[in-house]
Amino acid sequence: AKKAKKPKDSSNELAVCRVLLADLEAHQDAWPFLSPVRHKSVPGYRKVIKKPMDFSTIKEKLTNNLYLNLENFIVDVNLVFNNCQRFNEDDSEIGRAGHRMRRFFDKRWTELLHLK
Ligand SMILES: Cn1cc(C(=O)NCCCNC(=O)c2ccc(F)cc2)ccc1=O
Repeated sequence: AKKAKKPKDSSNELAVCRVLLADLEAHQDAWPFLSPVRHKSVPGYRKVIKKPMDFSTIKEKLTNNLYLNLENFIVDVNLVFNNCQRFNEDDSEIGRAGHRMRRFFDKRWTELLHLK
């Protein structure tokens, strides 16, 4: 007989998103990413970065159930780091913070996923 497909349990995926976001926000290098970049005080930002994203916006989307699964959430978190790499020199305060935060995130979500 055909083996029944195990239903994907997406409920705990959103719980994992909340844990991951809390960890990101608590990180000492999170300060450039906690709120949307103020494009009025950052010349060129709006022209260069087509899809701005930050941790407070991700939190808002999570609260309003706009992430259907962990994958959609990870896409937005990576957007924060890719925007940062695009706009900032690697060897700058914010550029370095972005690299450290991306490394921390990659480590953290793989840890959480291996707990399954
Ligand atoms: C990701 N990104 C951020 C900036 C940027 O200028 N971001 C604001 C820095 C100033 N914000 C703070 O210092 C702060 C914010 C919250 C907090 F709780 C403590 C300190 C510029 C280019 C860019 O690509």
